[in-house]
Amino acid sequence: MAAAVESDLRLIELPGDGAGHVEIEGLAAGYEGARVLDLERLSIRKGEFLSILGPSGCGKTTLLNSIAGFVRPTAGRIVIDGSDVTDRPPYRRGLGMVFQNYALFPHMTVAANVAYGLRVRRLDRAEREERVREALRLVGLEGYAERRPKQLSGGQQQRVALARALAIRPAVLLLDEPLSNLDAKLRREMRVELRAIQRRIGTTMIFVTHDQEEALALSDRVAVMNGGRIEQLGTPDEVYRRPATRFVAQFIGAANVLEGTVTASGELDVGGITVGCGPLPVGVGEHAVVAIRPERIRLRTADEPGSTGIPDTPASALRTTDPAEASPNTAGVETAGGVAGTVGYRAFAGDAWHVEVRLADGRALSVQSADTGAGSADPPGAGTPVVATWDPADVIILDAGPEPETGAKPGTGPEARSGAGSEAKPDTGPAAKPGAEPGAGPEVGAG
Ligand SMILES: Nc1ncnc2c1ncn2[C@@H]1O[C@H](COP(=O)(O)OP(=O)(O)OP(=O)(O)O)[C@@H](O)[C@H]1O
Repeated sequence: MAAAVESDLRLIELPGDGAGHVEIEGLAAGYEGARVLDLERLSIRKGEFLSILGPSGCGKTTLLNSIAGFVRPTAGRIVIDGSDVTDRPPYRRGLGMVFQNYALFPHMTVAANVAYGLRVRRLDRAEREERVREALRLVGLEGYAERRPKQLSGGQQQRVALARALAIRPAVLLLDEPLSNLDAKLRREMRVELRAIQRRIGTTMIFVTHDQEEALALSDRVAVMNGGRIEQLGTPDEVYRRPATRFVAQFIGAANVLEGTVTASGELDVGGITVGCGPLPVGVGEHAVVAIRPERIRLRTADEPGSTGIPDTPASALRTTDPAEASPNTAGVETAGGVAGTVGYRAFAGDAWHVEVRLADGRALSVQSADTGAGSADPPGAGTPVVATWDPADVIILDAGPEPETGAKPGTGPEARSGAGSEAKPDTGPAAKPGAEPGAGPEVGAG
């Protein structure tokens, strides 16, 4: 398919000047009186790939369906390229849509499926055939035009759905978990292809997913949603490296969250351990919350420093509150230059090891150790005494705020959850979305 992307395509003309700019203001939506969406403002640029990322039930689909016109907002406006479309029906918004379950007509050929929206729009036959041919070439399915959907793999069916949506040349394409039904390998391949197509044609894409890896890999920007609101909007790099809230830190990737009190020396006292954090934005004696990514923590065996082959950081991140009294404390047995614990378990994940380090008070640290090749040693096994260290520069300072709805309590173990996971959500099918049957949605509408 990559070759097709590189080829000289004419089908998907770039949208006209300014086409594809979406402005959302003060948007509220809900069901049976219960508000599930509350957005102050969201501006999506022309040609942008924006992912809407969040846990199940946070309102992603409601937001997408509000943009599409399937859900009627209770307040606010949606403006596409300067036109207020809030009260327009789906087929008059000039949008395309791709669903998780492909929503293809099983009795029609691939070509007929792709042409469907063009027929509804009454394009003449020659124009239809030309657009279908080129759309199929764009998604790498030339030669499949006469097949039926059931003669195609899942990935191929999803490409047909994409071709169908693109054939009408929408200024904005909405994608609702379109890769969720594909296996992990195909899903990764399709990601690359989807991004390549998007770059090639310049269509604004709004992509709903609960898979953080997918959002990071695909997007220009990611809107991280929680409880109907956007908690952070930023580039993949920003939301990962500088999460604005505890929720974002724990939902995107994994994070060991530590809460404590700021000491006179400007560090953080976490249950008797002093964590070197760099400058903290709160005063002495005040409460602060910080996060440390598992891949930023290094381990060495307690008795033989450096002997595991696992790289160690400078011994500066952690020390006892009073170095003169390097005695056991409530959080763990302190040693110079790190915090001591015992490996609870280690799990091999192909490119890395996941290690849980249990401290004396039951607190758990999640550590990720990259497998760097044939020469690299495995991390210590369960029951091994270890010392964990990290560089203060790698400590993420989070604003102390309310407990995240889905977050675990800090210091109790599974706070270093990996983020969104990648299981496919149950397939609700297009019938579960009002007006989302094939052909009824915006992808076949007159723009
Ligand atoms: N048709 C409906 N009637 C009543 N409540 C609904 C309806 N659709 C969604 N909800 C509720 O609205 C909230 C947001 O749902 P929405 O489908 O937008 O979430 P989501 O983030 O897309 O979740 P998922 O990832 O599981 O699809 C949820 O609490 C859900 O139960």
